[in-house]
Amino acid sequence: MAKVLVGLSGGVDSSAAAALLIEQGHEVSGAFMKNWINAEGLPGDCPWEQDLDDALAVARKLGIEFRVIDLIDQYKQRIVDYLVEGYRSGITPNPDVWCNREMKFGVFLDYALEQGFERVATGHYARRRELSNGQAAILKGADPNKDQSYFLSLMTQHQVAHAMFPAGEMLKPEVREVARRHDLPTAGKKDSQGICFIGEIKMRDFIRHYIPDSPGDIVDTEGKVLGRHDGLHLYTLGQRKGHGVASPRDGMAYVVVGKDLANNRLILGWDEGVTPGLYARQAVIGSVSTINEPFDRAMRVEAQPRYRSKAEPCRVTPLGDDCVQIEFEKPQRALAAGQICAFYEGGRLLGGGVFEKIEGAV
Ligand SMILES: Nc1ncnc2c1ncn2[C@@H]1O[C@H](COP(=O)(O)OP(=O)(O)OP(=O)(O)O)[C@@H](O)[C@H]1O
Repeated sequence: MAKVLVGLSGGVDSSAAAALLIEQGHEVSGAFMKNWINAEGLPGDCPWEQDLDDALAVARKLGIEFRVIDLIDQYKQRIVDYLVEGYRSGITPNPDVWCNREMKFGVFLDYALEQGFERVATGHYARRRELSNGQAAILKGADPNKDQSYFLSLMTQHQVAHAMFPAGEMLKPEVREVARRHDLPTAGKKDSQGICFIGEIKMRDFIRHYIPDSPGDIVDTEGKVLGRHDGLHLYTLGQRKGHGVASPRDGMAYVVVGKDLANNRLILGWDEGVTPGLYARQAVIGSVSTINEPFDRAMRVEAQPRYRSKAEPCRVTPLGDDCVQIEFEKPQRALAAGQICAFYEGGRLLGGGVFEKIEGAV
């Protein structure tokens, strides 16, 4: 049995995770991380105070010790600055993945170990297993609709070794049932939306708070002007909604297929395979980290370029220390610099990295 610090977000998954750990006989404490306060006058509703109340109520109901940990400065340095810098430079950052590596299993895990805890638990839908060589591995969550292993793809062996994901062994309805069985006040709470810690604030409003609009033309792939945009940083490759250009073709939408940074032009094309720039087969992935064995030779694995996409077969070839080239068997839609690529072998998460260069456009 272990001494465990569980991250209580005020949501149902982490509440149930805490209850499960107690049932399993672990010595459990709960902690709410204060990572973000709506102190900068951001527009939108940031319900962190409600979440903190809910986390406290859950801890009381379960009869466990509860702490509030102020990580606002680290969050600003490690996540907000990365996010703003990423958007400023025109890439598509993924704060949720970095949050797990830098905050929950970074600063928060360090704190927990210092305080004498052996493990940090979260409500993530992923499964942790011990391998025969003594290492810890991550498998996809038992609920295929809820699997969150993609968000854990930049975790290191040290981090996984000290992690626990009790909710990941169950289907979502079973997790709610655990919360109900323990009469937890979060049992019926709806799932949170929006990015990690920024709560319900819309990403667009968040970005606008830091980066001024920079309007320019929207053009098609031939250069014909279709409309105006508010700033290239507000758009992502493959984006279908929000660019404001209606399609004159029945059943065929305009999507973002490129950004002409030099001329501040947003390029739209048809959402189909033949549109230049929309589909690509190869990419260079940087900042690669692996959980178990390194990518030290060419190998066949599956790569998942986005949270809600499928892991697709590809070949990985090492290029340097933390850099690999990948070649998908089939061209993939809207690969974008900054996005996270998670690597799998069957149901096991191998690691992840950041799309740096997209090549082999078709
Ligand atoms: N502010 C926080 N304080 C402590 N732990 C947190 C906090 N935010 C998230 N976590 C932990 O990280 C896990 C995943 O976070 P995410 O924001 O994806 O929540 P979720 O999947 O909606 O889960 P939940 O229902 O527990 O909120 C949570 O289950 C929780 O254990």
